[in-house]
Amino acid sequence: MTRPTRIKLCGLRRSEHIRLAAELGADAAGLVFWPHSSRAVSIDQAAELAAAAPPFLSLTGLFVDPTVQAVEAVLDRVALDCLQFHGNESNEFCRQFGRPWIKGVRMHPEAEVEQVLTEWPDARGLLLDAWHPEQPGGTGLTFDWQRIPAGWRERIVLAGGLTPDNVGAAIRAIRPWGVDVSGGIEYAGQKGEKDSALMAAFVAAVREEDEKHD
Ligand SMILES: O=C(O)c1ccccc1N[C@@H]1O[C@H](COP(=O)(O)O)[C@@H](O)[C@H]1O
Repeated sequence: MTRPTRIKLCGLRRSEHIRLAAELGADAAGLVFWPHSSRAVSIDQAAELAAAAPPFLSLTGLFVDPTVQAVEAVLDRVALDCLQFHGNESNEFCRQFGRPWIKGVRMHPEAEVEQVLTEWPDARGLLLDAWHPEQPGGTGLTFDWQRIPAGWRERIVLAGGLTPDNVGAAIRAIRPWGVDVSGGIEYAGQKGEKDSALMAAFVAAVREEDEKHD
């Protein structure tokens, strides 16, 4: 049997969606702490969401160029299992909190990908997202998956514009360790509003593709 593709559903803001993510068999749920996102949650909201999380669902906190104090304020109140840094944070910055962390990497069209991926040696994994000149992530855009070097694919969480319709092709193309989605599980035109049916369809599409590789 081949390994299952790990799944992170990001930008959850309702307790029922945290429980649904676990019931569907997702591995991780992402909470956004970047205040400029329409998916952002306050520390109070996040503490409530964490209280709704069943065992073994990995709660991941997403930050974009936060201060140390901002991360610590969240960690004091919210039982996060993993941190996700999605800005210009260095390896040294990310590692100082003593928690497992992943680094969001935006795939600039001119980046020397193989070189860029070596910049965060202590990350548990690298989450690759589409590059946008004005937004740090969560844009709903895809990028050319073939730019991901073959030798790195086991460490990669693929993100950027994934949906129930294209995630199977993405898995087939590069067999990443995991996949991550936000906009692709939201109601059309309603950024931040998760659709339970799309959450279920996304997880089902990943599992359907996985079964083809057994
Ligand atoms: O979701 C956000 O608001 C966000 C803001 C700033 C940086 C990253 C953000 N989200 C991350 O981007 C991926 C891809 O999003 P999408 O599926 O293309 O909408 C998302 O899963 C988060 O990890």
